[in-house]
Amino acid sequence: MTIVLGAIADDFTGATDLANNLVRSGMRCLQVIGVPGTDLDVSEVDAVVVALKSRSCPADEAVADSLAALAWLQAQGAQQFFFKYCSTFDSTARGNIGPVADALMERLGVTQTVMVPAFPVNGRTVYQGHLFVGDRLLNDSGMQHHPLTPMTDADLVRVLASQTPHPVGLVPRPVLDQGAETTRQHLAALAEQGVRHVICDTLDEHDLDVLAEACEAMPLVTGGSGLGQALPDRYRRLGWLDEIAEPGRLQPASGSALVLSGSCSRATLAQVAHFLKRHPGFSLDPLALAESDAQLQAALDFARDTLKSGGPVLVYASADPEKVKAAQARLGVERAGQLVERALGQLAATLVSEGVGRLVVAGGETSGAVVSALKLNTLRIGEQIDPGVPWTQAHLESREAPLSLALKSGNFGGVDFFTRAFEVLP
Ligand SMILES: Nc1ncnc2c1ncn2[C@@H]1O[C@H](COP(=O)(O)OP(=O)(O)OP(=O)(O)O)[C@@H](O)[C@H]1O
Ligand SMILES: O=C(O)[C@@H](O)C(=O)CO
Repeated sequence: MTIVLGAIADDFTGATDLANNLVRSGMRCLQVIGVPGTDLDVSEVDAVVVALKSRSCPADEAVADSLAALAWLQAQGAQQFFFKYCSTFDSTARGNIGPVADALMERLGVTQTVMVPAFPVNGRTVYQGHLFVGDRLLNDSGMQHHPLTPMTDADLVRVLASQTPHPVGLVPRPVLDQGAETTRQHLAALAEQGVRHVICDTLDEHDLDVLAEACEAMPLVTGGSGLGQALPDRYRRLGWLDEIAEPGRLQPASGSALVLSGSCSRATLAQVAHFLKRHPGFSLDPLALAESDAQLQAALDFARDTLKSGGPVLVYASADPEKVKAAQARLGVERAGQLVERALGQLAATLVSEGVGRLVVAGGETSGAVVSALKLNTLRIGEQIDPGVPWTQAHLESREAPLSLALKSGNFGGVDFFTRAFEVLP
């Protein structure tokens, strides 16, 4: 058995988001953490999403990790490859979207790919190459304050052009409006001009369907999880998939309930405030973490004590842009982030070993740190809590029952996400 789709995601919440949409569109999908060994059995799945932590690391590391993931997915016989990045096109000054896309294209020997970050159900749309979050341009959406990948330009053609030596083109909405064949012709005309990367306007699900059809023959597609919603139907029409798979059911959850948040996005800040009105929480400060381990120990004591009642309890470093900037000015951007990620990872490892069995993590980098600290290998996808965020389950050597885990992208989820997540968990 070979897989149909092999995906490489540049962070862990993004990987879960894509896997969730593939499952909800009827594919059997497994999420793996990092590049797996040769012994992983994928005979029961149609798609594998390899979760990397390659969004904000140096570009050459991101390229090396992505190529390793590609080689593994090629060995599983994938018929199409998907490079998943954020629906808000999160990039550092050097990439990593451009360098990784270039490297994957070169390795696959392809001369063109599409760039489809939109996720309309979560308000991410693209028009005239400009990315909107709800009714705001990207650079006015809160993403301009992101601690690691501040997005200060909504013009994706311009953003991508600064990350690749190759020309960047656009599929504008009027072309999409005329259907998949016209879109394919437009892409072919751009290819003749040497345009390798094509940013695609997308306003709604219908546009995603047109794009999925227009790029069905492309070995590599790139984008957000919205495109993942549309691809499985194409695969069924092409005869690559036989049927609509029912999403698998997770085992009943057990253990106490913990939320760890390192996301400083607007949505997360509102979710933290909402949670704290109802349940206990402990705030971490990178400046204190830099001084000694005293605050980490205090957080651990607090969590242990409050978890006696089963939780939920929240430990968070989430802070408003002024506080984040102040910490970064003192510690440097990288160190501030690392201190928080290390602390939340250590808390997760300790508290899960002591009985936490239901864990929500907010933030992609944060999720990467927590999942790595827990040494998880694979995640099974379960019930969706909010668009883009499902419950997942993972097996740990130290626990008989599986760990129920939700990895929430920074800007996803309703204001009551941290409390409702536990209510919808079977
Ligand atoms: N108070 C703080 N000061 C400085 N940095 C912080 C603070 N709190 C969290 N961070 C760092 O900010 C970064 C937030 O990134 P993360 O990817 O976890 O969240 P996000 O970007 O909102 O989520 P996503 O990538 O899913 O959209 C992390 O590296 C985290 O350690
Ligand atoms: O696409 C998104 O917005 C999310 O899946 C994500 O990548 C957040 O890190």
